[in-house]
Amino acid sequence: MASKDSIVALSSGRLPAGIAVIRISGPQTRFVVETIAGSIKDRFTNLRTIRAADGSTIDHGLVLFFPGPGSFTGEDVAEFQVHGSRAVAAKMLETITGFEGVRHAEPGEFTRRAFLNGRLDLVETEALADLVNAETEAQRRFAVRNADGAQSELYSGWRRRLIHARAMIEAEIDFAEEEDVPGSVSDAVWSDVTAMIGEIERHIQGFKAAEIIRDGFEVVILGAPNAGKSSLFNALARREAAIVTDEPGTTRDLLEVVMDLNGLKVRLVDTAGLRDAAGKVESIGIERARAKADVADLVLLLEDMANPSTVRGVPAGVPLLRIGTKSDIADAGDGAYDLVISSKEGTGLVRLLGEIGSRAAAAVGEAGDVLPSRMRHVELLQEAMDFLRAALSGHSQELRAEELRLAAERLGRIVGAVDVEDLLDVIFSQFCIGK
Ligand SMILES: Nc1nc2c(ncn2[C@@H]2O[C@H](COP(=O)(O)OP(=O)(O)OP(=O)(O)O)[C@@H](O)[C@H]2O)c(=O)[nH]1
Ligand SMILES: [K+]
Ligand SMILES: [Mg+2]
Repeated sequence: MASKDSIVALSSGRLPAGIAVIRISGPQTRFVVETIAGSIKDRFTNLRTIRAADGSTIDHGLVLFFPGPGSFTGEDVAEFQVHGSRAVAAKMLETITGFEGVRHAEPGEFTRRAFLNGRLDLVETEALADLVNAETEAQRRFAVRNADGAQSELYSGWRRRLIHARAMIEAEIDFAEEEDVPGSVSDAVWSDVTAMIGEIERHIQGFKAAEIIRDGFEVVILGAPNAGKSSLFNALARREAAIVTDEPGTTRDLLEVVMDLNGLKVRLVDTAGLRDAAGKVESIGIERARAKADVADLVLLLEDMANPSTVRGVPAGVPLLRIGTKSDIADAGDGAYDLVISSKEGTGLVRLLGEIGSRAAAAVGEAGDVLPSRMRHVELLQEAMDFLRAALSGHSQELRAEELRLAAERLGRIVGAVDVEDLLDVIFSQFCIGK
């Protein structure tokens, strides 16, 4: 699919910077490059004087030219590496958009062209958005594997198996009109479909891990007022993120800090102390604390060892670490704690971070696991599974074959092998301009 327009954008980050990268894609690319930078060697780094429309020098810089279709977008693409001032970048963009048929790119438009030209499938496109936005090592590893096609290959593999299964069933339907055939072919097909349902089910279960990689492992600090929650929160955040006083009921709202623990995103949440007799504002805070703890990946339940008191409303079914606090002024006595700490003196904090880190690592599973990275994938996988189940329990071979076709179609929608026009705007809006 050839675009008429050529597009240009600043593809590097905030200016000023050492270098700015300006990228152009489309049919006018070669003409623009040769007009403003002279002749260049394809796929080589060319040091050139870059000139404005009036022939004056804009800057000296590097020019790279990638002829289509073997480029990122599948079209002719060029990149200019110039000095990273706002004035140089502005003059470059002004000069290039001054050419007929060249305009500023929309967000994600380079990647959109790459998709439309078959350079990337939809899942790889989503993974590329994740890679551009990756903040932690785990996010980077996860995104780069999928951008390389690991996830797409899984879905395409299932889809190929279903297309084969359907062909076998349809062949058997045609064959059966002539004579009675033993059901051995279809037995093999249906046992493979059964196996595939199990594989898809296990894959869907990995969505939770993918969410934790992307959104972070959520750790909620819970306990009675004055248990030392905010003091621990600040100690782990390494800054005075929450107010600490000796007054019970100091914290009323949820507070959050994001940490990077061994390459994993961890969100730590401080909450209002749980107690029954609380004022209006504090009661709302306590409600929020409980609701947050209900969906936590881990709850740290703090108890002041100098003033132990049990709290009500600790969620059941959420992994819990019982932590005795203020070990500098009290000892554990007969309290059943998993860990004992003093935020004041910093004791026990390294062990606590180690414990959180290993639980977060366990929650995201093995580094090599291929996981569904979007709710969109899970929904289509679930629909595919519904069709597979219906096919397994169906009676008419024709209907069962049709259900296999529908299941394969759902898998095709995930990677964009079948009509997905309605999805494109949503997916490409995740990108910034210049990507
Ligand atoms: N000695 C000692 N005092 C501590 C320690 N941690 C907290 N405190 C004190 O305990 C009091 C309450 O601490 P906070 O961190 O505000 O407790 P909290 O659980 O956040 O309290 P609320 O927000 O009111 O629920 C403050 O006076 C802190 O200085 C500790 O490790 N050792
Ligand atoms: K307090
Ligand atoms: Mg507090």
